[in-house]
Amino acid sequence: MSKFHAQANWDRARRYQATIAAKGAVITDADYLQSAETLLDLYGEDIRARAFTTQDPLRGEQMLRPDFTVPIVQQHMAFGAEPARYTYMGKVFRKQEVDEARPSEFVQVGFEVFDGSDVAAADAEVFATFAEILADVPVSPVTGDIGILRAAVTGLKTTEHRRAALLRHLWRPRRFKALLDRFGGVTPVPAARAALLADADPLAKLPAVLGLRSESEIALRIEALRDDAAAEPISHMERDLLDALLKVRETAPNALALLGDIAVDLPSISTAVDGFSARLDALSKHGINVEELPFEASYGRTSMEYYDGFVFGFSAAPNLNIPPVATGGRYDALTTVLGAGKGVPAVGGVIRPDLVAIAEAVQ
Ligand SMILES: N[C@@H](Cc1c[nH]c[nH+]1)C(=O)O
Repeated sequence: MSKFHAQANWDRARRYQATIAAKGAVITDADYLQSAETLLDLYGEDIRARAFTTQDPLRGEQMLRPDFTVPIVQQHMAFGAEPARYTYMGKVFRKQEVDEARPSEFVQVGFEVFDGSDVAAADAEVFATFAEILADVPVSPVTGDIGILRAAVTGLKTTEHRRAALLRHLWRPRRFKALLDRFGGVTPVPAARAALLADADPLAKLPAVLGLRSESEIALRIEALRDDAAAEPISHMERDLLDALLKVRETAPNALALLGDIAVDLPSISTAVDGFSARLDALSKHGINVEELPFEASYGRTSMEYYDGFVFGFSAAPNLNIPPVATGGRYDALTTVLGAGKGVPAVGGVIRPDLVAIAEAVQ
């Protein structure tokens, strides 16, 4: 990046941060080097593969921060008091494997809100802050809610093992669908596995050295697979409901109506749908035109795996082929993990000045 661009980028970043700070956020920072051993798994598969890691003789495996949210949650849970609002600005680092044009290090300006007094209001506050910064930029918002998806899976009438597997794969839509088809009996158990499970003594047939798994681990796994093979398939009705839910892609009020209908047959999502409704009210109070606001139930299923509620993004025209210029979401459970069991409702987002500049240039 040329020096001119770099300077313009940082100027822009400072302006955005000033807007966020004016809303009462305290300026904070995070170290470049973070412990990969304790933190990397919290991001999920995509970032785990894309973090730059290195070895420190004293501190063990380190990584260049792939984002700020995780280190800031860690700081807040160790030292902060609620409620708290933070803003930060700096580079994050992620390997690029697909598109050479995308940088492996880029500036983010972020806003994180740790405040459980009114989660709908906090969601709306964060979204509205980025909407305000982007008011004159040609981008369109999209919203979603990972909490509704999680509640749907958690409510399925099936084994704990299957619900856990589906939740783990929520982030990989294709694998999720394949699992759901298998658990629904739509796709048969692979022939080799069926034969293995039918065998009275499957361990006797396996080669002695099977990589890293011990014999007892393999025995346990086979038992789990046998239990699974014996479980009732997930019903057609539940799979249809889940399909219908994942397809919801409407303006927010229409999405709310559809989700309300689905909740009649899938009551486990009711509380989350009520939360969605409360959020729309809170967004309205912040001057957001919710009548036109897009909601996609599947939105956010490929990004940071710590999201568990509201998710949002602001995207430039598709022909620009750039990632969303701003993204964010709620990550309540992450605070519990990093707070040694004591969590606090939290939501936040980031904006990338380099991408806003690209989006603006086409105006
Ligand atoms: N850290 C996220 C954005 C975010 C901030 N707060 C919540 N989400 C990212 O880099 O994509």
